[in-house]
Amino acid sequence: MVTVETQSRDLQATTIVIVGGGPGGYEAALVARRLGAEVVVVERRGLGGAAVLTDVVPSKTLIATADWMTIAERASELGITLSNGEFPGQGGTAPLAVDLGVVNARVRGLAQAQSQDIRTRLEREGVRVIDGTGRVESSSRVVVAGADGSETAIDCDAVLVATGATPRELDAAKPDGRRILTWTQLYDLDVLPEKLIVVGSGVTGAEFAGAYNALGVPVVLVSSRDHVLPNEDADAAAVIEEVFRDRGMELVPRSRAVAAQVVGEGDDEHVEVTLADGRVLTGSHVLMAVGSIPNTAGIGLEEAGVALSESGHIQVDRVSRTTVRGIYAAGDCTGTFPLASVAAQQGRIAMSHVLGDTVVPIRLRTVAANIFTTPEIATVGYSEVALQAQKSKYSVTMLPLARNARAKMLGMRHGFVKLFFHPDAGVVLGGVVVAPRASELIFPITLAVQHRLTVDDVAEAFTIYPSLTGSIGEVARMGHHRRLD
Ligand SMILES: Cc1cc2nc3c(=O)[nH]c(=O)nc-3n(C[C@H](O)[C@H](O)[C@H](O)COP(=O)(O)OP(=O)(O)OC[C@H]3O[C@@H](n4cnc5c(N)ncnc54)[C@H](O)[C@@H]3O)c2cc1C
Ligand SMILES: NC(=O)c1ccc[n+]([C@@H]2O[C@H](COP(=O)([O-])OP(=O)(O)OC[C@H]3O[C@@H](n4cnc5c(N)ncnc54)[C@H](O)[C@@H]3O)[C@@H](O)[C@H]2O)c1
Repeated sequence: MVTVETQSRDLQATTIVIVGGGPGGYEAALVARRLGAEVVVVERRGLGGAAVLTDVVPSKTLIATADWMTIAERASELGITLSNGEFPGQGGTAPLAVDLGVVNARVRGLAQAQSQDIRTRLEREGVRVIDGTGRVESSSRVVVAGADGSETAIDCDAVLVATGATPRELDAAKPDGRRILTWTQLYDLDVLPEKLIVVGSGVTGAEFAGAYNALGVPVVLVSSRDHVLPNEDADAAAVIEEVFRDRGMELVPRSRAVAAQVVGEGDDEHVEVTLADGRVLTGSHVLMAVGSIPNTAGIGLEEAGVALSESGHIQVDRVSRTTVRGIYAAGDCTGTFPLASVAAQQGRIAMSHVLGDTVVPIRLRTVAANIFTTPEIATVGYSEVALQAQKSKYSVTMLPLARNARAKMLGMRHGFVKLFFHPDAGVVLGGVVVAPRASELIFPITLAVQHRLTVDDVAEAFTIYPSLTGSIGEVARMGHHRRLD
């Protein structure tokens, strides 16, 4: 039997039901409360969503350990030894080791704590959180199935769908959670894999391949394309590929995995990954990082008239409206730009729109993103591929970090700063930073792109000497001189 609830405690208030408690959902809930709405968040797994429980937070926590391992490898070069005089790290007489059980316990603990913090914050702000699976009947009703089999219908004035996405699986490589894994299952490992095969060299595959390699695991990275990170800045991807090779990673380009299976028994148990050309790779574990599918099936969307794309993503406009009045969508389920920051922004915009606040439609041109490899790749604004595709006039300046005094002091070898700008007006159109902590270094370029500053504006600003951001000033000065040529 379906119990029907009319939600409004304040009969004047608009009631919003948000399905999905990830960044798209919970950020929207906070804005909607501030704008005076009654808000219900329906979440089937845990607040914070995949972002907090399986994707962003756990992967970046794991990568924090990998980063420290990479730094430790440089110790001997900077004159640091163990107290017994031995060198720590790769190539030393006493290589450092990682206890994956401890690492993963920390990862899981941090994710759970963050999820709990978000729940506490939402409840403190007066958001009602319901544990269960939501189904959208219309813009005015969502039905929630509880774990106990109960069904509760919630009447409302508008719905936000922020249901995220799930790892894509290949039929012949079904994850078993033991040796054939999706990234959501990696955090249950207590012991480092003896040899990890990573299938897929997009952002997820590259991040995990790099991290496990730094933790001391032999890694084989299977890439369907010529190079790793095929959708990223080509110079940046080339740096990562070089670093991966230098660190002994085995790269298998132009290869598609068609199957993965566990073979052997006892000590001999391992995985075999079959490639489309018949080659078979062997390892102790395989991580399938072959993309995601949106969580949009079987939750009433099509019946309610919400248009989905062929890939199953919800079609939305720049203020997060779907094709049904009163039903909005945000985040990975829309396929707009699968980043936590974009999901949150889409959710906030949806609430501003439905509740009559000032609305600025989302501007994807200014999105900043970061790939947490070592070194990191941070990008903002137009990419070179996008500028070429739209036949824009643009100039490029690029400066390797190896020339930067601070980088030399820190023992950095790889990385660069690159700016795209309009050759006549000098306006900064985009930028790429490849460096350790590029995620922190990109912000001055983000400000330049957001506020349409010119290379001259950037060049005139003081930078600290010595600093890595000094290279951003320098590459802007190169842009200034390029314009005078
Ligand atoms: C390995 C990995 C690392 C990443 N790292 C980064 C990063 O560093 N930075 C970054 O910006 N982005 C990163 N991303 C992308 C980021 O995780 C997503 O863009 C973000 O999670 C999208 O947020 P969301 O709210 O749309 O969905 P999610 O975070 O997926 O949340 C959706 C929630 O909806 C719930 N749900 C689904 N269906 C229902 C239903 N019917 N009823 C109730 N609840 C439901 C789910 O349980 C889930 O909790 C990463 C992605 C991956 C895979
Ligand atoms: N740091 C971050 O912000 C971060 C981290 C991870 C993911 N993300 C987001 O998630 C999005 C998706 O990234 P992703 O890497 O999970 O997915 P993706 O779809 O971008 O990459 C998957 C890759 O796997 C390849 N592939 C598919 N099937 C294959 C097969 N059978 N054999 C070999 N290769 C195969 C695809 O060609 C593709 O290159 C990114 O665009 C990004 O926005 C962000």
